[in-house]
Amino acid sequence: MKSLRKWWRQYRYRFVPWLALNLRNRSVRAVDGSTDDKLIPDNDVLVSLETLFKALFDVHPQSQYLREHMKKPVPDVSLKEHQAAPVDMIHKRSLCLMRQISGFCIERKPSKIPGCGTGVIVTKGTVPKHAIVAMYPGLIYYPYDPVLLQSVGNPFIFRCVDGLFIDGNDKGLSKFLYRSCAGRDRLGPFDLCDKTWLTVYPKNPLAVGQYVNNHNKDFPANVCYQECNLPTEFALHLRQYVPNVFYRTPDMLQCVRMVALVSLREIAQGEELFSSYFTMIH
Ligand SMILES: C[S@@+](CC[C@H](N)C(=O)[O-])C[C@H]1O[C@@H](n2cnc3c(N)ncnc32)[C@H](O)[C@@H]1O
Repeated sequence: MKSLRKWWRQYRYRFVPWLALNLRNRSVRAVDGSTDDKLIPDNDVLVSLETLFKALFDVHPQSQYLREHMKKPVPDVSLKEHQAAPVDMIHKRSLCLMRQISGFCIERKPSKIPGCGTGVIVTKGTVPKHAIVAMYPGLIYYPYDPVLLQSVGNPFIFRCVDGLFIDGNDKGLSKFLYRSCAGRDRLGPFDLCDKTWLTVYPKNPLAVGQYVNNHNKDFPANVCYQECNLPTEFALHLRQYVPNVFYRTPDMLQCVRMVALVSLREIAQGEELFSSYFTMIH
């Protein structure tokens, strides 16, 4: 009984409802300890994200405005931008930039596994090994936060190694709560997180990682999850591309949790991304 309990505790299951329904079909990724659950250094994750976010921001009208009015008070120009450029244009432009900066594009498409719903496919270019392919968006909950209601029938609840939950559902109550927390955490003209991942046109093209499906025998995992914290000194104007926000009002010194999906090998154009929903920590 004791060893059974120990074995159970070692599972850092990623998707709670999936685990409950698929005990027989599970497959496991084994790592040596929670700090070893990292394929690349966290700093590489942050540098890669910062490079893409900077490129996205450079074509943002707010960027030109800030350059011209560095010393004057900055009015809210993000609203004007949304009126000026349709969201599908912003999304297309983001995909082009992603192709230029990272060498590939990913998009949501029907999965290659029959009956599996939507998946994430490399639609252009080739993903190099150990690259940041996607991000897992969503509302971050502490283990003691009230998440039960949102988790009923919700396959998008991701569990971090340290027990934080991320609800990546872009519909219903989950969507309502994310939007409300995102609105709460604005700072002057700056959005401190991205809300557009809740739509079909995310302005950060990486923020579709919640649609990555679990691997099986025919489609082995080609990406894995890497959790990292966004440092508090991360540029304020680039936070509008971070697709995560806390459910509980954060204090200013709190690091936002992000989950990146890192490629395990080179992934060719047309391939679907598959992860392992289970991680075993020895
Ligand atoms: C995080 S969601 C992934 C996105 C999902 N395919 C969709 O269209 O919403 C997890 C759900 O996808 C489905 N799924 C993921 N991997 C699967 C697999 N290998 N075989 C069958 N269904 C899978 C299951 O319904 C699971 O609860």
